[in-house]
Amino acid sequence: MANIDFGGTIEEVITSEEFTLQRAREVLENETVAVLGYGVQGPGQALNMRDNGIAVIVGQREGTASWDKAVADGFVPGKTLLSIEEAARKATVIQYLLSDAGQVAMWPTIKDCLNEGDALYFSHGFGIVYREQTGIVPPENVDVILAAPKGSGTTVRTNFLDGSGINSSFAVHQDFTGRAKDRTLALGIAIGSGYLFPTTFEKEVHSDLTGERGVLMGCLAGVMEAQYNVLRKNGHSPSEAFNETVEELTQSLIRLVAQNGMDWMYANCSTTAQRGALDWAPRFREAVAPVFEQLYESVITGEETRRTLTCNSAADYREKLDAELKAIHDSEMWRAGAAVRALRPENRRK
Ligand SMILES: NC(=O)c1ccc[n+]([C@@H]2O[C@H](COP(=O)([O-])OP(=O)(O)OC[C@H]3O[C@@H](n4cnc5c(N)ncnc54)[C@H](O)[C@@H]3O)[C@@H](O)[C@H]2O)c1
Ligand SMILES: CC(C)(O)[C@@H](O)C(=O)O
Ligand SMILES: [Mg+2]
Ligand SMILES: [Mg+2]
Repeated sequence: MANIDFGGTIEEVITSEEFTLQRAREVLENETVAVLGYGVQGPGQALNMRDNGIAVIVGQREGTASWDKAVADGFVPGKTLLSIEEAARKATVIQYLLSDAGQVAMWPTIKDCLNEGDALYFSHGFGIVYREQTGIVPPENVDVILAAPKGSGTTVRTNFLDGSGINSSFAVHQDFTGRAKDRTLALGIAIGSGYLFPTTFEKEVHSDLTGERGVLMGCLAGVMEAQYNVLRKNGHSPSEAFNETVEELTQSLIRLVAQNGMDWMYANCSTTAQRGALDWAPRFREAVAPVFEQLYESVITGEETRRTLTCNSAADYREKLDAELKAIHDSEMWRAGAAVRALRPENRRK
């Protein structure tokens, strides 16, 4: 454990130097880790663990695109790629990485596959915390643990391949074996975390649902669209509106924020931009603060999880979701974006 000063609050984190990959391998030496679900997190975590020398099998529905992807990634049907139930039966650690709605649908089957001393691992607090909606109540004779990468499964893999990592939170909900924390940290390191920070299942799900609906995805998409629309309404070309809203952010300014913080980004812009942005930031903060309050409330009351389960459990959820994403893809703004991206020198050369 390293004690780190996060802006004046001392918090503990575990880095891959402190809990080494060697130690993770020792902790997991006699375990069979089954990754159930090969959607977005499944491949990232399974492939990183396999490359890190952990015995990994995958459980996935046959005849799906995800099954084919697992085969293409080198998992062998009948050996390291099995049905969800078979993989769960073989496992001593079940990484429950079906979609959150899929976890609810498969729970009666998975529950029957748990043996005394197994570990049930989640990358989200959803199933356990909102148990009144999900029905996921594990038996008392298993460990219930969490490692939640704070990024897309796609980045879990690409960061691992380029030698960096993803920060993950970790938590123990139930420690039956007395080894739950060691197992959690070992899995957290084995999936490619740069460092792990402690949380609880409650705090994880409340912050994660807020973050993705807020700044990380929902708010980001909403504010970009609002600014783009104002520029277009006032006669700016699609190319100018897109550059001034998205391309400059992703190609220049957010990189400066990532590198060295917000003041560094400000410091690398004109004094004209600095003055204006410093004046407008509080106005935006005050304008959106009530929306964030509503969002957090909606998370806490279970409204967000209820809606997620209702929508994502419907037989036609995939078609409906695809149609919503296609509408974004086909909008003027994001068609302009495709043209702008194609004009990047590195893409022009292709
Ligand atoms: N997507 C991410 O990058 C990310 C990041 C952090 C945490 N998480 C969490 O990790 C878990 C997995 O998320 P994901 O985005 O990888 O999932 P996903 O939506 O990609 O789905 C994963 C798999 O679930 C299977 N599935 C869905 N419904 C099923 C059902 N009824 N029966 C059997 N299989 C079914 C699908 O075939 C798919 O392969 C979730 O708890 C999620 O909240 C995801
Ligand atoms: C990648 C995210 C948004 O951080 C994750 O929370 C998810 O649900 O996909
Ligand atoms: Mg999430
Ligand atoms: Mg998240």
